[in-house]
Amino acid sequence: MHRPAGSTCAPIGGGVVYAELRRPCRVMILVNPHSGRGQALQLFTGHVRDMLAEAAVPHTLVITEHQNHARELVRKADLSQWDALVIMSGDGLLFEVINGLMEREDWREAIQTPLGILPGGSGNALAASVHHYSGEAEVTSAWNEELLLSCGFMLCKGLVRSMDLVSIHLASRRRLFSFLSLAWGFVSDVDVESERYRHVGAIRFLMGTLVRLASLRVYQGRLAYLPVVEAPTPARPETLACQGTAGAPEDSLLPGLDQPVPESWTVVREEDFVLVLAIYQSHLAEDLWTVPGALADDGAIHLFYVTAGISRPALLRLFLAMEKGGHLACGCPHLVYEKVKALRLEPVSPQGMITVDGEVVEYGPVQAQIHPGLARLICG
Ligand SMILES: Nc1ncnc2c1ncn2[C@@H]1O[C@H](COP(=O)(O)OP(=O)(O)OP(=O)(O)O)[C@@H](O)[C@H]1O
Repeated sequence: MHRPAGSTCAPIGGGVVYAELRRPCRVMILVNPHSGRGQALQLFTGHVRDMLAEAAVPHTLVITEHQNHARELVRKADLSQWDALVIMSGDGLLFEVINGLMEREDWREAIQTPLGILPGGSGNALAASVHHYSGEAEVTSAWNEELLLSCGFMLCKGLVRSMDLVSIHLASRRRLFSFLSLAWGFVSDVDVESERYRHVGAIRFLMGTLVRLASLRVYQGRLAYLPVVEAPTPARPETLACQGTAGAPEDSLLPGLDQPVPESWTVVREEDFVLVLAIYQSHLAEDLWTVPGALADDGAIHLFYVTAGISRPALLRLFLAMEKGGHLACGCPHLVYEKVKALRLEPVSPQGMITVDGEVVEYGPVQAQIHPGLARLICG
C-alpha cells in the first residue's frame, strides 16, 4: 500500500491493515457553501473546526466558487503539500475531486491521496456509508449533526483504508471515475427531480419518491453484466480510447461499446425496467441502506434492477424497507440483486436520465468496470 510521507501503517482490529495520517497532518478542506441547505460553512465552523484544532489537524479551508472549481484545483495542485483532501459538501463535490485527480498525468500517485468526507449535502451517501463501516449505531438526528460529528471524529483519528472506484464509459467516449453509483430510471429521476426540495434535507428523496410513484414509468433497455463469480478474463480485443482522463487504468474487462459483450457475461432477458442501480457503497443516501454487507473496498459493483410490472405499493414498500436494509427480504419477485465486476446498460427509451454519483451524465449506452482499491478513504 502506498503511504504518503510521514504516515504509518498498522494492523488495527480484525487484522485489517490501515494507514494512519501523520501528526500533525496537512489537510485541504473543500467546502461547497451552496451544498445541502446552504449551511455547509456554518456547520463546519460550528461543529468541526474546534475538533480538528484539538486533534492537531491543521487545515486550509477552500470555499468553492463555482462548479468544477474543485476539479480544476486538484488537477493542478502540488499534492506533496497535502496529507489529505477533505470534502465538506454532498457527494457531487467528491465526484469532481476524484475526477480531477484522475485527469492528472501522475494520476496513479494522485489518487492515493487520502480522501475524507464531511456531510454538507442533502444526500450524503458516502458520509452515511463511512459512518456505517465504522460500526457505530445508525444516526437519528433530524439535522444530522450526529453524522457530521462522527465524520469529523474519523478525520481526527486519521485512519485510512482503500476504496474501490468504478470506471465509466459513455457513448461519447468520455470516461469518468465513480465512487458511489450509476443509476437509470426511477432512482435517477427521483434524485434529479427532488433537487427542488433540497431545503428539506434528506427527506427530499422520500418526497421525490412519492411524486415519481404517482407517474411511475417503464424504461426500455438492455442490461448485461459480468458476475463476480467469474474469474476476471481479459476479454477486450483492443484498448478503449476515451476522453476526460489522461490515460489509465486500463479497463481490461470491457469491450468497446460498439462490440457485443463477451460470452462470459450474463445478458438480462427482460428489457422493461423500472430502475437499474449499480452501487458500490453501503448507502445511497443517509436513510437508504441499499447494500447490507457492502464495504468501500469489497471489489464489487452491487447491481440492483427492478423489472416492469411491480405495483406502486410494492415499490414504495421496497424503498421504505431500504431504510433499515430490509428490501432484499421483502420477497419482491421484480427486484434482482447481483454482485458484478462490470456491466453494460443500453437504454432504448428515447428519453431518460442517467446519473453517476448523483450527477447527470449524457443519456445513452454506458458501461462500467470496478477497479478494486484504487483510491484511499479516511474512515473509522
Ligand atoms: N460555489 C459553488 N457554486 C455552485 N456550484 C458549486 C459550487 N461549489 C460546487 N458546486 C457544484 O455543486 C454541485 C453539487 O454539489 P454537491 O453534490 O457536493 O452538493 P449537494 O448537491 O448539495 O449535495 P446533495 O446531492 O447531497 O444534495 C457539484 O456539481 C459541484 O460542482
